[in-house]
Amino acid sequence: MIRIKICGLRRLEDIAIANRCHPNYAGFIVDFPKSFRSVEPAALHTLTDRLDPAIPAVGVFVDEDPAVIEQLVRTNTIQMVQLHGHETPAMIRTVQSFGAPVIKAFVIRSEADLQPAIDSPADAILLDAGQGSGRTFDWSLLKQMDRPFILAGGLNPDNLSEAIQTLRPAAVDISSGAETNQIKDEQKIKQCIALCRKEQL
Ligand SMILES: O=C(O)c1ccccc1NCC(=O)[C@H](O)[C@H](O)COP(=O)(O)O
Repeated sequence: MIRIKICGLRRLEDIAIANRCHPNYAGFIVDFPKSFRSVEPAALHTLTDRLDPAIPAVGVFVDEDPAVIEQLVRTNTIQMVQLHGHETPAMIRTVQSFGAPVIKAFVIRSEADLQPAIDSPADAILLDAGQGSGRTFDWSLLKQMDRPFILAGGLNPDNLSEAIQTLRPAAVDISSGAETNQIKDEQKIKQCIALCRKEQL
């Protein structure tokens, strides 16, 4: 079954959309002011408390202080962690010890970027073009990929079926392609979810 994560939720309206559309995971960019999608750690619970408990909340962090992540995990504000910076295997293991599964994101620019992903101690790996960039990367680099992966980077209703059929990812992660004018778009989210569920028939 191909799973789908909609990332970059930041408004109460986005939570209402997620509760109606039911992606497999809901992602939140935490404490990263360079992104317009960033949510303050102290405010995150006001969003995740309202999320349908059947949808795990994934906190996405960039080189974050582990104590911040630990607090959000231990208070059950988030149920999964995504590390989207330069986190080492040791940092991944530290975060795993907090009790939530860890997804490690890797930016794929060349075949050499695959081995660290394959070797990662993370519970799951995510292959991306950047950080919520809305860009795809060269999918042909994944021909030799022999570990299940979450595909991210520039996915949208127009290229999602092709991506799934070509690469058979375990899951897909979509942010920009599920927005219009930087606001989450319910129709696009519905389309993406329907395409994923159709591809797995
Ligand atoms: O979305 C962001 O602004 C962001 C900022 C910093 C780190 C990660 C970020 N996004 C992570 C994601 O999980 C996105 O869904 C993934 O990069 C794909 O994004 P897009 O290409 O926009 O679909």
